[in-house]
Formats: sequence, structure tokens, C-alpha cells
Amino acid sequence: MDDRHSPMLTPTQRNIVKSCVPALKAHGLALTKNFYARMFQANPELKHLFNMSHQATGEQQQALALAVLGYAENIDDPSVLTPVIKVIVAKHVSMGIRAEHYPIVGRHLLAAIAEVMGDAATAEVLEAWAAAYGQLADILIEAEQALYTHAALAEGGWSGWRPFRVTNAVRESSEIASFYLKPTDDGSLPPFQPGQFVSVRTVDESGMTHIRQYSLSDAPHQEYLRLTVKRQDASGSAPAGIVSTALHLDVREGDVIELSFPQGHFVVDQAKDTPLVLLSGGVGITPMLGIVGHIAKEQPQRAIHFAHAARNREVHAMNDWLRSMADRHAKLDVEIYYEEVDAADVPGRHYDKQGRIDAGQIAVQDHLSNADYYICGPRGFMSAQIDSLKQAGIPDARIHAEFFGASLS
Ligand SMILES: NC(=O)C1=CN([C@@H]2O[C@H](COP(=O)(O)OP(=O)(O)OC[C@H]3O[C@@H](n4cnc5c(N)ncnc54)[C@H](O)[C@@H]3O)[C@@H](O)[C@H]2O)C=CC1
Repeated sequence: MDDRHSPMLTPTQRNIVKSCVPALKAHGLALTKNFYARMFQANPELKHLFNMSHQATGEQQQALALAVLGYAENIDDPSVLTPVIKVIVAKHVSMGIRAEHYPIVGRHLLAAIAEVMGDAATAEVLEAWAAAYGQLADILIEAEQALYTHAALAEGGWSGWRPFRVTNAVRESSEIASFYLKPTDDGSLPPFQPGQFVSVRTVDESGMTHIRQYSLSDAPHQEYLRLTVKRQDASGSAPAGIVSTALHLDVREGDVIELSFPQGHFVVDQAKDTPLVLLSGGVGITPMLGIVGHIAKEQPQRAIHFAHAARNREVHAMNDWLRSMADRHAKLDVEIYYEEVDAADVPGRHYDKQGRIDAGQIAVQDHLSNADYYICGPRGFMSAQIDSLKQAGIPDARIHAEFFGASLS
């Protein structure tokens, strides 16, 4: 065996990890809180890499607790976790997480397990968890290295962060704006797949780095990359979005921001020609724009049913573009839902239906019987549509969802 790899878990160690499942269910959150607190105290430089807003809301700790639990539950066959791992790997590469970060995370995770489990954390238990972590780290590091290599060698590709100049900033609704970006090196752009995302890295006045993911919102093969971003104002206990606010309020045409290479699996299989149903809520429209533009051009005979839901006309972005695409492409159907309608809203021009999307109702249409479903929007929107599709009997393999939030990172 390659000596960079951790030793295989023994059957006894697998049993020990599984025996920790009840404790993880009871104390998983305490464990991950302890872990992050330790890690950021000992390695404050990692604060530049992690989303500290997700730390503040507790979302990140919760996500990691669920991930550790999922891993322990599936330790006999981690291949069950492959779809989740693919998402984590893409996000890690987009953020710049590297092999050297794994021993740091492993050290603090073990120390947190020891502290939270107390006397139950015997030497055997800690060894089993060290082996389990090592096994997962190997899987992630190897998959991430493959993506880093691809990014560096791809046509128009790059490694790490590449500076881009904002050539145009366009207001799309009262809270959404698009940013057109060209590389400052004037080099070529990569032929990314529509639906993929990039990370944006900004540095604030205190020197703190912030990294956030945004979908590319236009088709590939343009002379620019485009991001379309909602200004995330503070609401309730949730703080304002640091990067989205900076983009909206501080970034002007001519400014430079840094991007990572496009990643992600929320992409359309162009080997198929079966119908596509795109379902978006609010700013979840962004990956759909690139998909519509690209598929309408590359597979003009492929049916696309695009249902988009917005709260109201004020916050509804990209309507004119989408309507004009539908006018020009016979195979593209567009259906807009508003929750709030006022007297100035024209049916068929601004919105088509009042209320919320119910994906199951769309799925019953005969011509969509073998469609693939792409879903992006707020968390509640995504789970409502996924549940509705499952109830309508749509198999998991034809349901694709893109969620931007805290994950195992
Ligand atoms: N892919 C992702 O991870 C995305 C995450 N978000 C998150 O969601 C937040 C809100 O996004 P907004 O653009 O303000 O969307 P929003 O709150 O304006 O919602 C847009 C539409 O989605 C539908 N919707 C919302 N909640 C729903 C629920 N529980 N069940 C069924 N339908 C529902 C409604 O029709 C609503 O008009 C964002 O700030 C972001 O944090 C938003 C878009 C994409």
C-alpha cells in the first residue's frame, strides 16, 4: 500500500465507530462546537478559509455533526456516501482546501472527541476514530487532487485564485445584481458546464478573507463570466451576507475580485435529449439561466419547462431575458409564480400564476413523463419540491438539487 494512505480500519475499529452512533446522536453538536472552537483558537489562520457566518449561526457545526454521524452510520460501506462526498469535494476545491489542512482538522477532531466523550473515549476508541478519519481524509484528498489537477491543466484553467475585473454591474431587481467579469490577465476562459459555481474571495478592511460560492449565471463560451447575486440583508438572527453586501455596495466597475475555477455537479447530461424541468425560487434562478441559454443553443430540440417562483415583481429578476428566450425557442416553456400580485402586474407578462410551485403537479403532464428535474432555491422551497416529486413517483436519479449552505467543510 502507498504509505501516504492511512491503514485500513479493522473490523473491531469499525464496530467501535458504529457503537458511537447513539453518543453522536446525543452529543454530536457539542462535539463539533468543541472541535471548531479548538481549531480556530489553535489555527486562527483557518478563519480565512471557513465561512465564519455559518459558524456564527451554528449552521456549520450542525452540518458537520450530521456528516460525522452519517459517516459513522455508514462506516461498513462508505460508498453509500459517494453523492455527498462529491458535493463536499467540489466545494472544498472551490474554497482552496488542501491536503495539508487535513491533519490539522484530524488533530482537533480527536481532541474534541476525547473531551466530549470523557471516560468513554478510551485509547481504543480514539484509535478507531483516528483510523476512520484517516480513511475519509484519504478519499477526500485523492478526489480533490484530481479536480485541482484538472483545473490547472484545463483550457483557460487556473489553480487557486485568479483576479477578474468587473466590466459591468447590472441591477436585475430591487435586491439582485449581475457582475460581468473578465480575467485581468486577458487570458481565455474555461468551457465550464452551466449550473456550476465559483467561489469569490474578498478581503475586508480588517484583512479578513471571506470566501463564498455563487453559481455562474450565463452560458459558457462568452467573453466573460457572470455572477448574479442577491444582497443578503440582516434578517431576524441571521446577519447580513458579508460578500453579497460587499459586492452590492462596494464593488464598482473596474474593481478586481478573485475567483476559483468552476466546480459542481448540478449540470445537465447532454448525452440525453429527454425533457428538462427547471424549478427555481428567488435567487435560485441563477444556475438555471446558464442552463437555459446553453441548452436552447446546443440542443434546440430538447424540451425545457422552466417554472420560477418569486415573492413579487420588485424582487423578480431576469424576466425580460427569459420571456424573450421563450419567444425565440419553441421548446422552452416559461411559467412564473408570484406570491404577492398587485394591480400593476400583468398576467402573461410579469407572472403567470399566483401562489407557489408544486413540482408534483408539473410532473403529471404526459410530455414530461421521463424528464429530469433541476431544483434550486431557498431551503424550504427545495425540500417542498423534492417531497412533491417523490410523492409523484419521480425516482431520485431524475431529481437534481443545488443547495448553497453549510456543508462538511
Ligand atoms: N441553492 C441555494 O442554496 C439557494 C439558497 N437560497 C437561500 O434562500 C434565501 C432566500 O432566497 P430568496 O431569493 O430571497 O427567496 P425567497 O424567500 O424570495 O423565495 C422565493 C420563492 O420561493 C418559494 N418558497 C420560499 N420558501 C418556500 C417554502 N418553504 N416552500 C415552498 N416554496 C417556498 C416562494 O414561491 C417564494 O416566493 C437566500 O437568501 C439564500 O440564503 C436561495 C437561492 C438558492
